Amino acid sequence: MIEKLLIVEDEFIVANDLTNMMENAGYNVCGTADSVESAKAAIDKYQPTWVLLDIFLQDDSMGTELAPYLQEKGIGFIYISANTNQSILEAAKATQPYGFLVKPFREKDLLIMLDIARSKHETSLQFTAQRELLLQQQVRALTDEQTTLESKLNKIPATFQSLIPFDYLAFSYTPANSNKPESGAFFRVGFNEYQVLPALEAKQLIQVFYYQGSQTQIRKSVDASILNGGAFHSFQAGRIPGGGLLAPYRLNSSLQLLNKTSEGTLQLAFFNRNENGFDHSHKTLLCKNEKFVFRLFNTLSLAYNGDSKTLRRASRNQPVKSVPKFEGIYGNSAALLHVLDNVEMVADTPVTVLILGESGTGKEKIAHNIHLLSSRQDAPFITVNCAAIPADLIESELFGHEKGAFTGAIEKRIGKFEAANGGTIFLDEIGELPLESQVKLLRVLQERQFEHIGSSKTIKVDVRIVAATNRNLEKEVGEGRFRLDLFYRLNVYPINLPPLRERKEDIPVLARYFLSKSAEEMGRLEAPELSPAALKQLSVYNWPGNIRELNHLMERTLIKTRGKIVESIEMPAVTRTDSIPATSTGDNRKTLEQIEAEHILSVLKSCNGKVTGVGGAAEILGLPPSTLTSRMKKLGIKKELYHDR
Ligand SMILES: Nc1ncnc2c1ncn2[C@@H]1O[C@H](COP(=O)(O)OP(=O)(O)OP(=O)(O)O)[C@@H](O)[C@H]1O
Repeated sequence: MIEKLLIVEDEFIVANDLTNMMENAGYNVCGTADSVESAKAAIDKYQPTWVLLDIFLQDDSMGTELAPYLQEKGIGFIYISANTNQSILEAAKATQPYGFLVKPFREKDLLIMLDIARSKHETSLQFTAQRELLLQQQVRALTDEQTTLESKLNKIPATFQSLIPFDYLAFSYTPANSNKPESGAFFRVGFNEYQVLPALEAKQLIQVFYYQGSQTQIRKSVDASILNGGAFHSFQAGRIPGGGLLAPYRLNSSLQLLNKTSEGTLQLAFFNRNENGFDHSHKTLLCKNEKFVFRLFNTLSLAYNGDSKTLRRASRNQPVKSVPKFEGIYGNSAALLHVLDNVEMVADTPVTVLILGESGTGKEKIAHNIHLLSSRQDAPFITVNCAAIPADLIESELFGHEKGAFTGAIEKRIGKFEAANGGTIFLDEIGELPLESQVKLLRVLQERQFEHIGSSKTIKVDVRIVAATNRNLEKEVGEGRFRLDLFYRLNVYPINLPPLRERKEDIPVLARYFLSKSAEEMGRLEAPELSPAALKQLSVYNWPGNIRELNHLMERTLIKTRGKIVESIEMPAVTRTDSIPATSTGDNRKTLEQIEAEHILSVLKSCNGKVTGVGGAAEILGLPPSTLTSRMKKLGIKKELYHDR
């Protein structure tokens, strides 16, 4: 089928060039528009499959304003703009386009992007269908289940979590023959754990976050609205100065639903700690499944007594438990739980996952869990560290070689892709892959086939790909070090792992876990407890080496602690140095890169410039030597800065 494409661009010549380019490539350009209003009219008239969208349009309108309209209609869009202003780029990215091209670009780049956008769109449609089905099945099971009302009620938050990720959910249901709403609220405290909050709290919140407008003004029987980031804060500030009840939950976005039928009125308010917690796909999903959602609350004939449950908090002497369902993952911060929601969602699909995050944040752990939660769990999980293999050996490592294919190939060897057949291949530090190897990898991603070096026989494999990097790949693409087409092939389902300093709530759990793990390894009967002062030390530190650094610090702390309590911790010294190239913010504050550089430098000095091996800086920082050297290079840390001659 020839796909219909609409071009929204206010410069006539550019629109004309784009039209010719796309028509030559076999697309049906159904129209062009130069403003948001004319674009809406064209969308209604032509119902295009794709929209190429400029950001600055006629009449001072912005292409980004069109995004919600397109999302509601399920039309994919790609921004094409000459603007590289960071805040505009960020705002555009937040609208979740299928791609972004900066003018001028090559025709080839646009075609590749559309090709990839198509496969992303298909993936997202599959996800939506999967999520809807899951919701419908869960609602059916809940309404049919012969169990207590309380048990059903407790299952409500988990039922919604897979559809619309939230940290806080409030509901209110008023049967038509009553004017007494039945309300409740749930606050997420663990992966599948929720605290049930008092009905009064839910009632008050619903009153505030009720669909914006009084009940009498609402004509539609189903409606939903989103408040993200700034809009959420100003709405909240106007109605509950200081955040009121919500303040302790540190929420930053909301999605409200109102569903009015002859049987009753249902109001739901979902809240998220993310600034951009909700998008139009969530709203559409909720509205589309409104009957199921309504039925859930209606048939439960709620008799919720509004009691709050006391939170189960891990007491000091309780063994620290990993997050249920996930192997070796500790922590319960909202940021980690959001990551795990994504992992659960994508795990049992064939979709390529790109894990982004600083070194030591747990990327490999997450990749392994994706494998373990997939139907490939019994097949191999093969890790390839793209930074650790010399550039001239990468292809032989990945694809294998025949005997005599090159000097040193004394026997035939299969590569990592073949070894991972049926399972998952984890391409760690993908940002370090040399450009020449990137094109070869692209072919495997597209066709799942390759040849051994020294052979022309094509080998086909069935491998799920998970890649990870601590580099900003978009920047690498911009600077010509990473292929755009490979980036888009890998970036189908990105998962961002936040650094430890942005999820400090995880530190106590992780620290206790590492202490008890090390105690067990060292044959000690009991791990010491962390004093409040020690916990405070851990929480104010910046953790440039993330979880890996915390692990190593806890190992060292255990060795030094004889008693039952760790009173204080010998934290890594962060010394000042003026020799580090400044990437200053322009005021007195240091950038994270400066802090990281200073920290690395101080460790290097403390081990007399030894980078690798026992007692070397890489070991102390808990980083693979290759990662440390690449960080040093990036941060401009030269030998003369840390080595005494
Ligand atoms: N949530 C977690 N709970 C417990 N341990 C964790 C968690 N995340 C990571 N770790 C541990 O922290 C260490 C670093 O994790 P991992 O190797 O997965 O990080 P990474 O981001 O892949 O690092 P790099 O970029 O340097 O390869 C490992 O020992 C891992 O087991």
